[in-house]
Amino acid sequence: TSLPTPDTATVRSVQKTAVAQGAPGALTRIDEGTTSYRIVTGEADTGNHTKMDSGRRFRVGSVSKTFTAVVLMQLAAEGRVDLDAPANNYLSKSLPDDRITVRHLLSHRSGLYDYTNDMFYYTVPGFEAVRNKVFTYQDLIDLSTARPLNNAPGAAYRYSNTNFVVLGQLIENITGTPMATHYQQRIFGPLRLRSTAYVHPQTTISGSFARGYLRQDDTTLPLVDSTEQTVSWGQSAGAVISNAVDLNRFFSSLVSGKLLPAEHLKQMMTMVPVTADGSQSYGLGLRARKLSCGTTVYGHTGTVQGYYTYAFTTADGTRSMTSLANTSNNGTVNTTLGATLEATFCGDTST
Ligand SMILES: CC1(C)S[C@@H]2[C@H](NC(=O)CCCC[C@H](NC(=O)C[NH3+])C(=O)[O-])C(=O)N2[C@H]1C(=O)[O-]
Repeated sequence: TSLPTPDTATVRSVQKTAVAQGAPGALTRIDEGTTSYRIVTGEADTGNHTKMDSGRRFRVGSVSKTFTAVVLMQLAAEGRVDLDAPANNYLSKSLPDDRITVRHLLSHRSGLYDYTNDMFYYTVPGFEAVRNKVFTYQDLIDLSTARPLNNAPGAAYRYSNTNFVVLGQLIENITGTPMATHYQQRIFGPLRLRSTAYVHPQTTISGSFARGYLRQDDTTLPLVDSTEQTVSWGQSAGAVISNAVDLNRFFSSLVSGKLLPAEHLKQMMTMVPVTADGSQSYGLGLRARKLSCGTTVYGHTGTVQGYYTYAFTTADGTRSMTSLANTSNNGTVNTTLGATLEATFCGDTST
């Protein structure tokens, strides 16, 4: 089914609004076959006033969860993990409830508390306390299990970073291979995602990248440059670095069957509504959004200190979009940036 032409004028005005609301810069790249649209606004680096450009790398935050889910689903397809088995079957230190299955982790239905709620309660002090820290998966899981479960396993959807930290530990336990190797050998290499990397716990971003700027809780204070950090608080839940063209190729390749057998892709894309109006849903490490024009797009969002990301594709992968704003702790900017989805996939709806 042919989509309306992307409304790049609206993408540009959305980005200008995001900049007016406090983002130093923004970029959007849309890929459709051999056609690409690149829209940029503002600055990649406010120190030397370097202009944003659409090729710049950035921290993708929870878009990392889809990469981790793909590795897990490939292991399931290889018969090395049973999605409906207790996660404890695959862990050296047990989670507090044997009823938590691997599928519960992938779909945020485990009930495991999200330790980042406490870690980042005070935004900049929380960030400064961990930006150079290196955690083990178990350190983070222990922070979570110090709190009671949010819900009985399977009883409710409740987004939690802990789920994908447990999955990273589980994958390394089963295979004896680090996540970095799985990402590279199973995804980055085969898809030629040359600007995508998992360099945890290195704090720097190589090549051409956008600097990230964290807004303080006291919004009258200046932005904090949050570019350099280990993202060890996130790891398999949030530490991938990429760029727009690579994320577009990743999501397009995923939904068009290049990474998983049909049955496993189908399970990943089987969605459960997570908003009352049903416009947003979650599958296995994958989000879906039903847009005003009736088109449903699949991908993930990301929030990591200094970076907001939207990375989505159509059900058949023919059109993909990634947008970035290089600030965070600014919900207004995050919501504004989300309007690039409607402009990209529904076109000009002003008439
Ligand atoms: C569900 C989300 C939004 S949060 C989750 C994950 N990001 C984090 O857990 C980091 C949260 C703190 C980030 C920080 N905020 C504060 O410190 C607030 N006190 C900021 O804005 O930079 C990610 O990425 N996911 C997003 C997702 O999946 O879209």
